[in-house]
Amino acid sequence: MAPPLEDAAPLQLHTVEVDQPLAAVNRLLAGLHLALAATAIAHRGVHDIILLAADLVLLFLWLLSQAPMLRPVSRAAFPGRLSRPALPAVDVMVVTADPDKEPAVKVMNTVISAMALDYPGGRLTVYLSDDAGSPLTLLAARKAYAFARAWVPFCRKYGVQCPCPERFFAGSDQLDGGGGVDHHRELAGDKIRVKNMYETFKTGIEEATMDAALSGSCTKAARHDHDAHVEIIADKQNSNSGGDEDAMPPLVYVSREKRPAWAHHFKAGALNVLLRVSSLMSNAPYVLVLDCDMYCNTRSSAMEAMCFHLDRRRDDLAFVQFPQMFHNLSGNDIYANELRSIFSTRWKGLDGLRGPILSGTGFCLRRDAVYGARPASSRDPFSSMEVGELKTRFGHSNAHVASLRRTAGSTTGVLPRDAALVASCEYETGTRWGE
Ligand SMILES: O=c1ccn([C@@H]2O[C@H](COP(=O)(O)OP(=O)(O)O[C@H]3O[C@H](CO)[C@@H](O)[C@H](O)[C@H]3O)[C@@H](O)[C@H]2O)c(=O)[nH]1
Ligand SMILES: [Mn+2]
Repeated sequence: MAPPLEDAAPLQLHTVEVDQPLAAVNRLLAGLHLALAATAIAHRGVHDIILLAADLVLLFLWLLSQAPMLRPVSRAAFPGRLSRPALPAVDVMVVTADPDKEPAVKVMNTVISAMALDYPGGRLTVYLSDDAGSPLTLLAARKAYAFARAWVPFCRKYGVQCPCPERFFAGSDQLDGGGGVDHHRELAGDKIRVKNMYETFKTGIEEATMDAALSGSCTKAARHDHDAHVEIIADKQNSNSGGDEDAMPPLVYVSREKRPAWAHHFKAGALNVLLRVSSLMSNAPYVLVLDCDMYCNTRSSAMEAMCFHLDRRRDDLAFVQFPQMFHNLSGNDIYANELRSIFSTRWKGLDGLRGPILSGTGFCLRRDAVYGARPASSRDPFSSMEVGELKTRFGHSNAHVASLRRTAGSTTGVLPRDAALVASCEYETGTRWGE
């Protein structure tokens, strides 16, 4: 007899399967390689002991490199099985550093795609770190927020898959046309309207890029010598306190303080500042990191990451790493820029062992893991620690220390008092931050 519904095991949020055909091919190739290498070494004999030693060392290194080839796995996530009201908050962190090499339209496509993720609006906040402190990037961020006010509802209404507007308008996303002729007509009209808004947004940014006053103020020297600037770009009445599914995710622009005499630690330094600034506002327990030249391929990415993080069968998962894909590569690419051997072969194999390493972008991390909590610690790992000890580890911002003891906060339109403090050059000095 089938068990009553309330006793049934909860539906699995994700599954994992060994990719048997790939494993078989890899094992066959490894066997062949080993046999050929052994034959070659045996054929050469022990005439030259140094050559033999070199061959054996190389063979040993090759053997080590085979581990990720033996058990490649594939994973599937089922975001539809998640309970939306129970989803924890997510902070998306986008980092940019150079307004010349990283064009504002591309950076803003990353920002807008993060804002359009399929996630309850009240539990998603997007942070943009601008290491150059460029007025152009700040202006572009404000324009991106204004465009997102049309783009995000459009994506939600028609179930858009690709959240990146540039690729959406260039691609063939299947939209939910609904049943009726009227709905189809409405969709077609809305698509043209939003596309026109996107073109206007792009033209606006391109014109700003030409504006000598804007780009002229961001000299090479100024990029390495500027105050911290944090700005919350959000609707006035829109407070991100968790309840509202349809709310627009706020966008927070962060340019940390930079001085020539202080090491800024590049992207890692920028992410450290974003962790602290976000802790004063949304303080989401999960953090999704994107380089400014990346975007999520599907709007369900954050939900898919949650299928792994919310799996109660394990409590030692620190991060979910998404593979990278590259568009617009030359058809004659001879340098393997697609990185297929890494993401399609080796990382699937590492996943079958103990999991791939962090690639630096496209990962969803547990905030307390990066703060140094033990894997199986309680949901509130810092509650038993003295305030003095917390300050030694995390610095002297009371608001940041308080954030360690509560899981999520809220983003109002008001800038927290410590925002500039935690984004300052010397904040980590004398602390054990990062140990
Ligand atoms: O001082 C800095 C330097 C870089 N960045 C940002 O960090 C990201 C990565 O920098 P990038 O120069 O694009 O590095 P890549 O050569 O692309 O190498 C990357 O390769 C991986 C992805 O392909 C990333 O995840 C790694 O972190 C990174 O080193 C970009 O968004 C930059 O804007 C900063 O915020 N501050
Ligand atoms: Mn890059």
